[in-house]
Amino acid sequence: MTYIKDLKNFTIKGAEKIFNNELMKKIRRVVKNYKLIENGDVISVALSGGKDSLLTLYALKNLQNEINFKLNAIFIDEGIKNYRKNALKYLRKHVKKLEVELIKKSFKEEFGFKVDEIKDYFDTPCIPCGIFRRYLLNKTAYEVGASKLATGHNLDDEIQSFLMSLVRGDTFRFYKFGPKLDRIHPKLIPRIKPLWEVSEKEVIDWVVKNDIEVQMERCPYSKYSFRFKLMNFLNEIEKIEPGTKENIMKSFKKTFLSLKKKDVKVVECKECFWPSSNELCKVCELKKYLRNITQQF
Ligand SMILES: Nc1ncnc2c1ncn2[C@@H]1O[C@H](COP(=O)(O)OP(=O)(O)OP(=O)(O)O)[C@@H](O)[C@H]1O
Repeated sequence: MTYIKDLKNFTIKGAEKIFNNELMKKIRRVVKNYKLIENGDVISVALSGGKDSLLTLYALKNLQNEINFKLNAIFIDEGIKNYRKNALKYLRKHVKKLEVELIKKSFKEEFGFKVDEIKDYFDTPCIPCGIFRRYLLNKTAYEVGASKLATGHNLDDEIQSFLMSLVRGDTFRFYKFGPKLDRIHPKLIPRIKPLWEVSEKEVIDWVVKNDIEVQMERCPYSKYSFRFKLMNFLNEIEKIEPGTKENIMKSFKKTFLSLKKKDVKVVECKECFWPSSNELCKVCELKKYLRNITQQF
């Protein structure tokens, strides 16, 4: 009996190892092919507490054996009840184990409100949440001297974003796709996506096979987003026509990714002086809107 049990454990352990090696190979390939990380870089990982950004952190820690770069992690608490606080519980253990510095920021401290407090003034909470979070991630990465900001966006996320822009006719956004966004302003930290070719399913497999303790529940507001509907739609199609997601990505790579990036106009916001595509950035625009409507903030 003991022998069979040992053999079973051995097989599972062996399978895990093969899976982890293949996954790392995939991530390494994207990092190398698209020159996401180079010697001397300082990389901040945008660590949400979810599985994707956690895998990103583990993978980059591993890559430090091959490339000479510094690593830290930035966590933003948007102020969503019972959500990010739970995530932080898990994260603390992981960053301690990996010996990575964790920089914590919150909407409340930075902007004076939680998402929960302002959500009713918008069509969906995801609008202010995304705009303020992206701003704070970039600002924090800049302040800690990061040369790049790594996010946990995976293959599924990228396909969803691509289709969202396509459906909305928002072709201007196409320049934002791809595994790396170049520096287009000194205060805009280039973003990289090491999981660009890793599917959502592979990330879930990584969590399960390695017994990773991580927050698996989705944001309670995500069900209101267009992305969520598109995700379910794509998953349904994938069930009927396996390989659909891979094919969308292939088409995307062959067409849009090879297009010459359009010159994007970036100026400094007249109020906060952070990069913006308009005279007034989205963050200042929303703050103004909130001030007018609530007489606060
Ligand atoms: N609160 C946050 N703090 C730091 N980074 C964040 C935060 N929310 C999102 N991000 C970054 O943006 C990426 C995409 O955001 P998304 O909303 O899909 O993440 P998530 O589903 O909460 O978690 P994950 O993608 O890590 O599983 C994340 O992988 C992460 O890198």
